[in-house]
Amino acid sequence: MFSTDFLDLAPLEEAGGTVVLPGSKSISNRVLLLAALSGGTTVVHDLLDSDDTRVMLDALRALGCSVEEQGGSIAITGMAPPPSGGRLGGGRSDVDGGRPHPNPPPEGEGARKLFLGNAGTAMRPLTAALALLGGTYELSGVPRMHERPIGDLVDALRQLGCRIDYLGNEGFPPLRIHPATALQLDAPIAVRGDVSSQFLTALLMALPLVASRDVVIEVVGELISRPYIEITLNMLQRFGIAVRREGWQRFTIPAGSRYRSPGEIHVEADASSASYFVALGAIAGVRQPVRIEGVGAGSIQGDIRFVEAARQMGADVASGPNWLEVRRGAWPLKAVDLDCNHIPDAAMTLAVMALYADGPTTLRNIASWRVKETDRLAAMATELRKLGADVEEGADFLRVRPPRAWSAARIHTYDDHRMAMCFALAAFNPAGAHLRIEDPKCVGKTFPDYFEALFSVVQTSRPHIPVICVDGPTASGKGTLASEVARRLGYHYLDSGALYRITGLAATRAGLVLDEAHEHSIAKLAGSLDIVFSTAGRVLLSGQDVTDAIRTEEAGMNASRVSALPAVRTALVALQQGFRRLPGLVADGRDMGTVIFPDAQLKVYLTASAAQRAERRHKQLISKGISATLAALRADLEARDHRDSSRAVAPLKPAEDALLLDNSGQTVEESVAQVLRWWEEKQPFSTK
Ligand SMILES: O=C(O)C1=C[C@@H](OP(=O)(O)O)[C@@H](O)[C@H](O)C1
Ligand SMILES: C=C(OP(=O)(O)O)C(=O)O
Repeated sequence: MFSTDFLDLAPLEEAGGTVVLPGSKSISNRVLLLAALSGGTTVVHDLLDSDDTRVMLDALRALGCSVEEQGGSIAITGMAPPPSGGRLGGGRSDVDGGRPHPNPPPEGEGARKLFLGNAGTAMRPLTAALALLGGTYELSGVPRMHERPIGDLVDALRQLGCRIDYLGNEGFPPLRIHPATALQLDAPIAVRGDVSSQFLTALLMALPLVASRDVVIEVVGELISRPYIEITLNMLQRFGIAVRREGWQRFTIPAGSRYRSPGEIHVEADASSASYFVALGAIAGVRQPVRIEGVGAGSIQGDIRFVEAARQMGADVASGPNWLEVRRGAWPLKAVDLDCNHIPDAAMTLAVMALYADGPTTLRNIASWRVKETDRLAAMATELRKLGADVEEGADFLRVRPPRAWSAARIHTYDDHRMAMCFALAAFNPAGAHLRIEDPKCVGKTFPDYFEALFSVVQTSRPHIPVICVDGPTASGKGTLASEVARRLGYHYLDSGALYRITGLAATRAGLVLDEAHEHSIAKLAGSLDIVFSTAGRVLLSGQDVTDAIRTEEAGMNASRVSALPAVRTALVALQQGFRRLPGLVADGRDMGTVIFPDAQLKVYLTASAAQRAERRHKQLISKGISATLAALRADLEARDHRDSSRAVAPLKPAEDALLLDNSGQTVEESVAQVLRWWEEKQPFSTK
């Protein structure tokens, strides 16, 4: 996941390749709760691992479920039924025993507190289940969760006899749930369906716990987001509950319904997450298709119908039971006018596809967007306008006219995963306008590795991929500076010096003397090195950890020797240039800006006085318990400077267009801030 403050997207050109998508949020959180309510153990395969499922899992653990990892799957052991049913009965005459036992706090203690982040699929269903199960609970979430309505669900539960208080604003979390006194199950339970379908879902999943008789739910008002009710009914079926449905108005949970774990269950990949890659294929699958694995034509998720909308816009989509393959069909895309009530989440992706259409696109019947992770109608309109689109925002619709002239834009994401995910698709704009996605980690709600997945299937020409070079003499602090700049920007990091150190090490281990006579053998070896820079900061050579072996003084000297051999340098050029990958690269070394990446967007030449550098190296060695004298270190440094700057090939010198940074008097943070400032000054959206 990218945890940077922002992620800059270079102009992208094409897409193609395969993505395997993470599990469905809607299915995952339903399965977790149903497994918890079922008793016995349910092994869940391909569960989504994200913020929304994590808050559900944490809540279930707090309620007494056991959650165990089993070879990549999760085993949930549901809350055991109480021995007599008496503890939870609490005066409810019509409730039988044998129901799950949520391990409520002992009498007299405060409420059990559950934090549910911004997960509607946790907050709403847990409210209903806990209100029926007994115990005192406080359910809260992030500030936005406290602005997302829950009043219609609380009203429905209160009709039943549940006791729920609002701890903040009426109609919104946080909530305090008390044990119900007596449940009224004889009259139909009315619930509004026009704000969120999750209220009906919550009742459907909770009421089987108390269905000592037929329990009827009646939906008041037009039910929105209906396909999510189909997911609920499907999951209930898998856990042994056969709900009778009359249209979308009336649902009956048969008397005697009781949860039964299916033992094992697979979560299909998320169809809403698939929408970004379907759109990607439609926009940029020019030479190859984008193949999506994990979800396909047979999906039980309503958002699979995004495929129909994408086809109407021109996407060429082939599908199988568990996969989709998408290519560009019509181009520009065709403008559409669609009712999107059945695909509220995926419809956001259509709004970004509309930027590439041949006319205005209208998305209708999406009022629920206003009460999701943010007011998505307002947010979408604001951010699309930044790119140059002409947008009309209605109470329940959005009309998008594609930009006549695209502008570079910083996209604010409102802590809404879908804003980040769908706006990334604007990076294919024909004007090559740059895009900054703010707070990219918000994708953690449902798809933590979204950007990694995206970068694995998009292509652009090398010169578009940003590179920052940090060159300079030994012990100037290049590595510390460059790796920190890379971390802040979410870019890859190339420690080119390490490549020479590795070559020196490999050659010595192969018994080669590091001199001109062996230049070609060493070069051959250098060209075939199997090197991995692990994200944990380790360096692997043919699978063996050489991080420490290449950091000795001797390895440094050997690196300097092999780096003076022209054939070795040539052999390493392609290898180094191969590190230029999306979203960008920070490379440190001695000839990054002069030879390897002459077209780098920013070149920094880092220096410090020989005295300063010798002092830093001295401290470094002492801290590792290696004894050294300052004078000897300084003499070595100066000898190395001389050798590096006087060698015939790629001598150490600043590139003509490099910015000089003398960090003698600076802290690391100061020099990092300086480089980030220079970088920011080069960005097209720095003044917006
Ligand atoms: O039940 C579900 O899993 C969901 C229902 C939908 O919400 P609404 O019913 O509030 O539209 C959807 O937007 C949400 O992401 C997931
Ligand atoms: C609306 C969404 O989430 P939630 O499940 O929190 O309602 C969403 O994922 O787009």
